[in-house]
Amino acid sequence: MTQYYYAPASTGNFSAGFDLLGAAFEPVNGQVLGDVLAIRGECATTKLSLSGRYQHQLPTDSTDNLILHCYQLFQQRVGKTLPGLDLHLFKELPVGSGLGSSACSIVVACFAFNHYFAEPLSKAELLQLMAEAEGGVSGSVHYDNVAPSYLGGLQLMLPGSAHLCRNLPWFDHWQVVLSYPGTTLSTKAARAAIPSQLPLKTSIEFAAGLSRFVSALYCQDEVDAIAALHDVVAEPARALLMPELPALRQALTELGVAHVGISGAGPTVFALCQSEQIAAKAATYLASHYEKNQDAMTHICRLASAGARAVKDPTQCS
Ligand SMILES: Nc1ncnc2c1ncn2[C@@H]1O[C@H](COP(=O)(O)OP(=O)(O)O)[C@@H](O)[C@H]1O
Ligand SMILES: N[C@@H](CCOP(=O)(O)O)C(=O)O
Repeated sequence: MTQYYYAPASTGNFSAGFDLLGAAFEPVNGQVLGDVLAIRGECATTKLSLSGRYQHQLPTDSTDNLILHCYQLFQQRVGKTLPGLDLHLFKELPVGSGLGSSACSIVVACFAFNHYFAEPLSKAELLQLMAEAEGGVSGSVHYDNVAPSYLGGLQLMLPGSAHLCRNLPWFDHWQVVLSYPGTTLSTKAARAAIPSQLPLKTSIEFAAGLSRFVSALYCQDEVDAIAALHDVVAEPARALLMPELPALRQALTELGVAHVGISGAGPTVFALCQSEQIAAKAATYLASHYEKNQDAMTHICRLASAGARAVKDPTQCS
């Protein structure tokens, strides 16, 4: 019997936490915004077929697909040659979009293999495997997409701690509009734009902003949490890659949006809204001013508190 697995889209950095904060999101209208992997059964040689709205953005040769790469990594990590699998990927997240597309495929694949083979890897081992696989694509290991896509929620990375990451509080009424213009930005290229060293002043500003955001979430101080959302690391370095951001921010702020930032490495932008009404206005604005082609999309989302999981049907994941 076919088994289906799903992992949600994610927004890395969430402005205040370059490489250290990431959130999983799902559309409020129940649409699927994430990847679904089907394991259809076992066969002599592992094979992968593709469908989904963003199938055309994937490498044409499926041996270059991260799903198959993850199966090799998974077998190496468990130290066994496993049976061939008949796999099908429903690719519903655009590639190079800032929505954690590669991480989403990596997470759904590693989660599915571990579940299918009766969990040989612990949660922590699986998360490390996912982060290594993501590092292979983006040029350096970062957990801020794989952790929320795997575990759900808003995750704070804890480098050096055995916990790896922790789920943070959130504001239940917050909605986030994600708008993807339909154009591509390579994460590897966008990471190359970040300076390898930060001045002491910027380092202190970064630490202050992230600490202020996290402490405001724990105190449920909404005003302070929103005020802390400044990106002093990635946004200044990526300004040339996101030339429309200042005008979008100004227009959305006038509509009442609490904060506008780059989702991951872009070009998707996220608009944090304190009410459904403002989110609806922001989505309408972004759909007409930021979408550029047929691949573009804009979704009103809530935090996806559950991450990767087995699902009954590839169209019903929320
Ligand atoms: N299943 C997959 N999902 C996403 N990207 C994939 C997949 N398989 C291979 N790739 C390749 O991985 C790279 C992902 O690029 P990247 O800029 O990191 O995307 P994103 O920021 O969306 O994660 C692309 O070169 C893409 O062709
Ligand atoms: N912290 C990373 C996040 C990249 O996210 P993606 O969705 O663009 O892959 C970064 O900013 O480079």
